[in-house]
Amino acid sequence: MARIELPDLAHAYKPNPQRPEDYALRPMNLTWDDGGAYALLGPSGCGKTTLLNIISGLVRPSHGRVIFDGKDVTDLPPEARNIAQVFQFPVIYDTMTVFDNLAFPLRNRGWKEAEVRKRVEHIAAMLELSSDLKHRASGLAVDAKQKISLGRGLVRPDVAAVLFDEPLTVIDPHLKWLLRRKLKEIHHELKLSLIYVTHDQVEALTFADKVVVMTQGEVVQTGSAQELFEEPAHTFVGYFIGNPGMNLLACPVRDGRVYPGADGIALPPAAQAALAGSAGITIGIRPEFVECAPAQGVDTVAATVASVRNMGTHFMAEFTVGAHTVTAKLRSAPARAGQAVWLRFPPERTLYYVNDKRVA
Ligand SMILES: Nc1ncnc2c1ncn2[C@@H]1O[C@H](COP(=O)(O)OP(=O)(O)OP(=O)(O)O)[C@@H](O)[C@H]1O
Repeated sequence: MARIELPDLAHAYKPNPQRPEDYALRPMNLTWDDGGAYALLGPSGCGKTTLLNIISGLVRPSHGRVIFDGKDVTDLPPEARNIAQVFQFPVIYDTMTVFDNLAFPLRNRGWKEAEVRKRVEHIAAMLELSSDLKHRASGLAVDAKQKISLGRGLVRPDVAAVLFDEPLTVIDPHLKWLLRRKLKEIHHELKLSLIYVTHDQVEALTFADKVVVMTQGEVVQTGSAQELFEEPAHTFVGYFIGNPGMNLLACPVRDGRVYPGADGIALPPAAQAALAGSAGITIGIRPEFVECAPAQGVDTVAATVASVRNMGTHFMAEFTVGAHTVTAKLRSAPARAGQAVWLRFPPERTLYYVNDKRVA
């Protein structure tokens, strides 16, 4: 296993990049700790596969270095980097048995047959493939084949890291859920460094200890599920993570108060200091933390109920506040559509953003 550092990394596929949009990866400094379980999360086209391929050596970065345990591997080809990679679709030998497929990476490196058997049986048991070991891979369903691909990725204990590029795409939803949990267990048992690429927040948050969130070629936050939920560092993290995402209200500021509608809320000193002459700021509040107040009070804002849906475990309500729509997940029904109410954004749950970056 290795600690992976990517100092001053950037990548443009086209020569002579000039504008930020010319880069598939904008300048970043990243470190992946030895033995960590990471997810790389972001929408399609944000640069996840490019970043993964730079680590494995399939793509050479146009700027910056790739360092494994202090050693510069930027110019080494994939086969010299000691990385295992699992792709979206199974990459296996159809004519071989499941056992031979799993054994292949070990035999290739000259392992003794008794050791090969022990390790293959161990990995097969973890992936619930033991009863298939003697079967030819060609006769198996696509999800069993993808489990073999996962097994081939995990079988070598000496790899610097195992990289997964949306590996559960071909797996049916129920098995997907089981395998995701299985991969987490396997990580705890094998202590391999894993990097798991996905555009699915549930997949990322259930698998990883740390999630690296990307958008438009940039890493906007690295954190635990809780940190990304409670303290999004960037507006993108706020609305991409969560169901529904964070309410983001671009509001004017006057005399130390921020105005989502007619009523102002006191702006915390750190947010005031970060304004730097700007007359506006974005309020970020998760639907889970919006409160419907029984009466007007300090820092409440006037709102109108736009819609209420009973979701069984909670009520999903939409309110109109000035020109904004505010979504709230509430325990009890907040009156009926069209009625006037008061909303409260608890100060300890309300975040502030300037130019998409969190300032308070
Ligand atoms: N070989 C290539 N040549 C030129 N541009 C590329 C190449 N590969 C990717 N790109 C561009 O780089 C950007 C990032 O692509 P990348 O595949 O890394 O994103 P991604 O987040 O993995 O997306 P997806 O989930 O759709 O695979 C995109 O704009 C893409 O069009």
